[in-house]
Amino acid sequence: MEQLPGGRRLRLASSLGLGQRCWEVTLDEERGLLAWRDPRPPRRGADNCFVPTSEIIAVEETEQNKKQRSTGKWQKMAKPHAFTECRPKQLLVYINPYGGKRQGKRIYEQKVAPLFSLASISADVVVTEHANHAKDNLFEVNISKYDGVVCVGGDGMFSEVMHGLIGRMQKDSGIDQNNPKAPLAQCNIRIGIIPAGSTDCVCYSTVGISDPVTSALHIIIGDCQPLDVSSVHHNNTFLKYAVSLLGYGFYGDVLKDSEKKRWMGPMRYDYSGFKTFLSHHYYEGTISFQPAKHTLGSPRDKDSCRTGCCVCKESEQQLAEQRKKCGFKHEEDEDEWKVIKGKFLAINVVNMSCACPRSPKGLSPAAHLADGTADLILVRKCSRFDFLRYLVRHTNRDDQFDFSFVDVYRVKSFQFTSKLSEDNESSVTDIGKKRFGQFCRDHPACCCNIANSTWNCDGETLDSSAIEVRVHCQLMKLFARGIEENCTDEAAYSHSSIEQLL
Ligand SMILES: Nc1ncnc2c1ncn2[C@@H]1O[C@H](COP(=O)(O)OP(=O)(O)OP(=O)(O)O)[C@@H](O)[C@H]1O
Ligand SMILES: CCCCCCCCCCCCC/C=C/[C@@H](O)[C@H](CO)NC(=O)CCCCC
Ligand SMILES: [Ca+2]
Repeated sequence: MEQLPGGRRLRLASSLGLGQRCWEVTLDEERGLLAWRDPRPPRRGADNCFVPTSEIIAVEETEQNKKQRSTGKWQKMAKPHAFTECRPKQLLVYINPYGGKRQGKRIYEQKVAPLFSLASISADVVVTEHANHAKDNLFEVNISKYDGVVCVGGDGMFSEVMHGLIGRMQKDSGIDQNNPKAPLAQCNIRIGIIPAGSTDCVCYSTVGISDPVTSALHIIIGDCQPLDVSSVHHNNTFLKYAVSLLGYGFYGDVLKDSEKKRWMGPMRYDYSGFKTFLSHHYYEGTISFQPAKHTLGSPRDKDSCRTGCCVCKESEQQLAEQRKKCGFKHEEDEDEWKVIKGKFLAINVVNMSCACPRSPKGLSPAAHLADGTADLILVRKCSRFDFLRYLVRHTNRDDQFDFSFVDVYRVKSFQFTSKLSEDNESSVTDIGKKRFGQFCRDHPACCCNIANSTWNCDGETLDSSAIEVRVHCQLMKLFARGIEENCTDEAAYSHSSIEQLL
């Protein structure tokens, strides 16, 4: 035991042989750090490493020849979860064997299961047999048995698990999801995402990398990242929840076309993206939204949402105060609505940055994970060349909002009606208009567009073009901690697909 300068703190010190080198190891209980360093006089760039004890996943004794010893002075930890209280012990795992490059099962078995077993976590594993298997199953299982749910797959698989958990929570609390104004019950069981999909936007935007081992470690350590969720309704009917992108126009059309090309795997988005870009359709409609007033941030901020984000913390406090004051009742009904009519190439509503390997800073780089707001991005009708300039800025550091045809707003609720459905409502028998709509759909080179687009809701197509959206602050939680400050974007940019193309 060693006395530190200042005489107050005590720490345990020992030496550890690692390979040919002998390291000095210290356990600083007060700061919660296990540190090891080369005891020889310090050289430039000498290794000096530490790990917070809260992030140690397992302790085992091995001999120098790496064989495990079952008896002796040191024993395997009696309480493997002794480091922190918030670590999961029992998990429910859903694997989509067909997501992305169809590697989900292999990724889980080879990279994740061994780490869970090392950390003494038991897992009940369900390999899904059809779409909605995981979602339906979550309404039936004894959920109280588990400390978390893990999905192995892409954004679509995450969405299924999220719908299962949030839906189950509302059902158990007697809340009607069809009521767009109903305050929803928070979902406290955390979801872990092992990325094995085509875009993996939710994982990338909440962890900073799309890597199964990193995600498995966040689950084991028991990290917790609250997440905003938007509810989407049409005529008092619940349609979907969204956490990443709700996109009409460009991203809706890319998705619709890409669904026919699922056999292409992740490449389908490049194919359909290019095809949709060439078609250059714009859509007319009316947007109404309530600007977010409670939050400190703005979509044009230079700083992004990072681990321990103070903008999100502030929103959490406001949420708690609001709940104290008026229970679960929403206050925003009295707030003003802003209305915009126009012709748009893309209408994107994003709850988070939507960063992914294709776009390392995402659709809205300053969006926050848990501030109770979404960023509404309006890309008005412009030339093909200008739209290309806009898209290319998603892949580099230039500001994608610095265009005269792009507007961005931070909102807490949003509504959209297409011109076509407005016109149809006022004159349902106007067959000429419907015919013209058909004509233009059949001639993609014709940019004057009368037909509707469809909404892309976290990678799934919605049936209705008229929607009503409301952001629910921190409705759910992930096994993640947000993107860490010292995570440089350099690696991500050097891998961005567009940079390889140019
Ligand atoms: N066994 C299964 N057979 C067919 N479809 C499935 C099965 N399990 C899940 N699904 C569905 O597959 C859809 C896509 O899966 P997933 O999100 O994992 O991959 P992806 O679409 O390639 O990736 P991303 O969503 O990141 O673009 C999900 O919406 C899910 O509902
Ligand atoms: C000419 C070169 C221009 C290159 C432009 C690249 C811009 C990439 C932006 C990517 C934004 C992804 C937003 C995430 C959406 C997910 O919820 C959804 C489900 O996984 N993915 C898609 O809809 C898949 C959407 C894929 C779009 C390409
Ligand atoms: Ca948000």
